[in-house]
Amino acid sequence: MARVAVVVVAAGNGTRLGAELPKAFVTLAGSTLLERSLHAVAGMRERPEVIVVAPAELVAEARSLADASFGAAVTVVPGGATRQRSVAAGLAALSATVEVVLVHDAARALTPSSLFDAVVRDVDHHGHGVIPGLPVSDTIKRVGSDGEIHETVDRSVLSAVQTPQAFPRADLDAAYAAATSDETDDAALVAAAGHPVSVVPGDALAFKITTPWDLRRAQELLDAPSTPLPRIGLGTDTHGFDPSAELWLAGLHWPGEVGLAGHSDGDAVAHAITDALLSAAALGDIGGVFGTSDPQFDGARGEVFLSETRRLVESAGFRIGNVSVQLIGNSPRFSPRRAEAEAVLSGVLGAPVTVSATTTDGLGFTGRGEGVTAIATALLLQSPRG
Ligand SMILES: Nc1ccn([C@@H]2O[C@H](COP(=O)(O)OP(=O)(O)OP(=O)(O)O)[C@@H](O)[C@H]2O)c(=O)n1
Ligand SMILES: C[C@](O)(CO)[C@H](O)COP(=O)(O)O
Repeated sequence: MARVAVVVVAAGNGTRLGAELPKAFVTLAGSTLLERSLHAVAGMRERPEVIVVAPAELVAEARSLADASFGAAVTVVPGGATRQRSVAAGLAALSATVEVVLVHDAARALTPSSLFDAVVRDVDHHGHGVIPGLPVSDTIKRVGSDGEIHETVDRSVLSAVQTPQAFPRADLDAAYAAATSDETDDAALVAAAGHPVSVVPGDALAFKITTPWDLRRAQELLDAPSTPLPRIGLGTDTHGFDPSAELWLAGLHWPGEVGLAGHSDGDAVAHAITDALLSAAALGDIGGVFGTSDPQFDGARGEVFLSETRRLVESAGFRIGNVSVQLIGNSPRFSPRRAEAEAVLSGVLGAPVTVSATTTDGLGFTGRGEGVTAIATALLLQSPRG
């Protein structure tokens, strides 16, 4: 038998929405508001007892929707003329084992399961009622009957309160037994009965669908393509100096400087960027893609690796957001040609590339002038689907 119960109030007319059906039975992207609310309840960590309060004429319809949405026996009872009376009808149907009660508006149909879990955790932690709320972002005025402004309310002490509201059952039962007024939320009754209630962080998705504009906002949220997260990659490369070689680094030729050893031209900056891009796209690494002894890349310039890597990344459905790379080594003196290097690399990749350089203050092999290391990060974005 359940410790926690959720009373889903769905018996309102939805006058402000102006739909032909009572609001909880209005369909949003293929599911009714009631079904969507029950799906969120079904995702709770702690399986609750569920009581649905529906319009008397739709109790059978509600039971059918609830059984399909929640996948277990749901108690459905007829509601009353006000929200408070509907909640009271739901409380009367609770099992004896229930210790914590959440009261939730079916009208808050996009509320995520995580908020239900959060208020259960918080009511257990506090030992008293908790209600989710969001800061007020508009300026709030107290106005008279003809609209004259009496006061600008200090919104820093206000909270826009949502549901699910969670209470120890004893507090909620006592508050409803002692009710002498009709309140718009359960916290008001519980507080009026002398029981503490705390506001805890709410969720923007738990907004109440009240007007046609709210329904449109909910529809657009469900229609909006989920923006895939960007992808980041990391790459490093190290090359020892080879006095017999010409120096090519960061896509530039460095006449008169000591070159770098390697199967290719040894451009550690270009190679680190290549690995960062390949890892961000989950395409492996420079050795796996280009090999370490393929004759076609013998002495190949960094630009060859970078332009081919760009093609592979774009073929995989990404576009390059930006790249950042740092060269670690005593030579060459990089700063005079930083802008030139960034322009060349950005041109090859078609995206911003920033290059910095540093030394290890004489420590390690780079500090002893034996070679250089480059470390690169890359950010990839999903290409818009054409
Ligand atoms: N007599 C009522 C009134 C409201 N509710 C429920 O309480 C929640 C919040 O109420 P509200 O958004 O005001 O819904 P309605 O009363 O239907 O809307 P309106 O005020 O526009 O008629 C809703 O899930 C609604 O179904 C209820 O169960 N019984
Ligand atoms: C319970 C509630 O959703 C908390 O904000 C709100 O009070 C319900 O008000 P309504 O007028 O019944 O929609």
